[in-house]
Amino acid sequence: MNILAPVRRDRVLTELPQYLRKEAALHVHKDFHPRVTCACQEHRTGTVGRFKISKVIVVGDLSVGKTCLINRFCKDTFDKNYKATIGVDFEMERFEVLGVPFSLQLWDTAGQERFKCIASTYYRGAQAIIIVFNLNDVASLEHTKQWLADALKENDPSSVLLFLVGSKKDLSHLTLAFPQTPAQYMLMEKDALKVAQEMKAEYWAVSSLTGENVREFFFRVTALTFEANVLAELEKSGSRRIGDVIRINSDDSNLYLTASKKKPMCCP
Ligand SMILES: Nc1nc2c(ncn2[C@@H]2O[C@H](COP(=O)(O)OP(=O)(O)OP(=O)(O)O)[C@@H](O)[C@H]2O)c(=O)[nH]1
Ligand SMILES: [Mg+2]
Repeated sequence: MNILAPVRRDRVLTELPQYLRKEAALHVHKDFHPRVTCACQEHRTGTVGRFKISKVIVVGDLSVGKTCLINRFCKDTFDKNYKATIGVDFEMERFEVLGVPFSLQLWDTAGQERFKCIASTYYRGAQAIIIVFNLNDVASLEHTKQWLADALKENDPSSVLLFLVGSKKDLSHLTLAFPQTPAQYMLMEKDALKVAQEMKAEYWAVSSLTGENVREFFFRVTALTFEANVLAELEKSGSRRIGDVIRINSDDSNLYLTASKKKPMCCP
């Protein structure tokens, strides 16, 4: 008996959502890896789609907007009052990707120093790490490297997907109330793109207040995590061939190359 309610219609992904900035994308392919598409069509996704839940951790300085980001996506709410996260919190989100059920566990961690030690005990086993900084606070961008280093101590750097997210994009528009000029914003974004490239992370800029890019960003996280999981499953089950590429956060100009030379419609 299936006790789970059907996946919400707005959580169904039939195509690969695209990156925000080409120069800081995990990969720039238009479609899912052909082997992934094929495995989904043939219901050969192994544990993905059955009981597997992928863990995503969200880290970054206090008050950069981690909780608001998760709440905007999961609950479509926004709270203008700051309530510090104590330790950790998590939300479950269920998706359907290429017809396959896929669940993400989004771990919202505390940025405050005094709770960091509790929060870091939950870093282990992440498939994706989202490092958030405030687009209007250069110090929070500088601190992202330390957040990443701490998160990677508990995870396998070669397989985890990284996302660098600039928050509070709405504050960077030029109005009387806002602190940044467009030139300052562009400078900040330039620095952030550089940091993202150094980390081999995909860069996003979002606003949880307006909702700008929030859904697009989480769909991209979901899709890339799903894709990496299915490729790993195929690898594990031995159905992949030597020469296929599975690391999608590496220098991947040849990604999909081997696959595209194979039969276009389906895999062996
Ligand atoms: N204008 C604007 N304010 C935001 C945005 N996102 C968050 N905020 C505000 O920033 C403050 C902190 O947001 P939180 O989401 O609680 O920050 P956090 O990163 O979870 O903080 P910790 O839990 O202490 O680590 C709150 O007052 C939010 O209303 C945004 O996109 N735009
Ligand atoms: Mg929080």
